[in-house]
Amino acid sequence: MASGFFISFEGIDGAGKSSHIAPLAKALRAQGHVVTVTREPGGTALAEKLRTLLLHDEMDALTEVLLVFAARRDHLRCVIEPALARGEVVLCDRFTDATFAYQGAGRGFSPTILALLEQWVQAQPDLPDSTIRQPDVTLWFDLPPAVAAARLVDARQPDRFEALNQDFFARVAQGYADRAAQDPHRFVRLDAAQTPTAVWRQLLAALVCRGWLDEAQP
Ligand SMILES: Nc1ncnc2c1ncn2[C@@H]1O[C@H](COP(=O)(O)OP(=O)(O)O)[C@@H](O)[C@H]1O
Ligand SMILES: Cc1cn([C@H]2C[C@H](O)[C@@H](COP(=O)(O)OP(=O)(O)O)O2)c(=O)[nH]c1=O
Repeated sequence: MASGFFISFEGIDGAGKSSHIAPLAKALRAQGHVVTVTREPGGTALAEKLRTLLLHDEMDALTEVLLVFAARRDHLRCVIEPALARGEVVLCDRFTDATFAYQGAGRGFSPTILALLEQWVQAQPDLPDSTIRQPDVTLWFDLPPAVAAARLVDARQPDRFEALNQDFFARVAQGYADRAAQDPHRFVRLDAAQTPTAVWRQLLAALVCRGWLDEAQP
């Protein structure tokens, strides 16, 4: 059985993450991997309830942070860790980098407290001392906020985050850039301003060079 790996998809709203998850799952399955596709906030019955609250109910930044990490804890315990233990590939639409970008950089919430919660919630007794569960690779769809906003105009009804202004998304984009600079081996920056086909090629190249996919792809 192939050993499991964990890939997260990150970027501001409208960067093109969701459009690439199903095609990547299909490509991986075609090459024999068992794939779990999931998302944050969400991924379990409890975490999906918290997602609905987070996306639609007004609350302060601390409440938002606590709900996001509560959802993550349940998701890790019930879905992500069991799938990795079975040797599956986990594709997750957002993970903790989104919390540093949205609640940290976007809302101005303390990165020190976020880092503490990250250590606490993602602690892994099975991993070596002080190692926490993180994605093996984070595909970062990097796109200027103005381009993302233009893409979303006709695409869907905005949720509580998508309705925020360009200044907020400029801070979130910077938050992702800072997080990527802190962990350059985990982050793969994709130029998400390119055509969908060109973005897909960048994404495939990142997996092929890690030996997770064979070269031959449609
Ligand atoms: N490379 C691209 N160029 C132009 N439009 C795109 C591209 N990637 C995605 N889109 C469109 O932009 C919108 C947002 O894409 P989506 O995948 O839902 O983004 P996200 O999941 O990051 O919010 C959708 O209408 C999608 O069809
Ligand atoms: C995971 C996570 C998401 N979010 C926000 C970012 C998004 O605006 C929203 C939902 O993410 P997403 O699933 O990308 O929304 P959609 O399906 O509409 O594309 O939640 C946070 O603020 N913090 C987090 O930790």
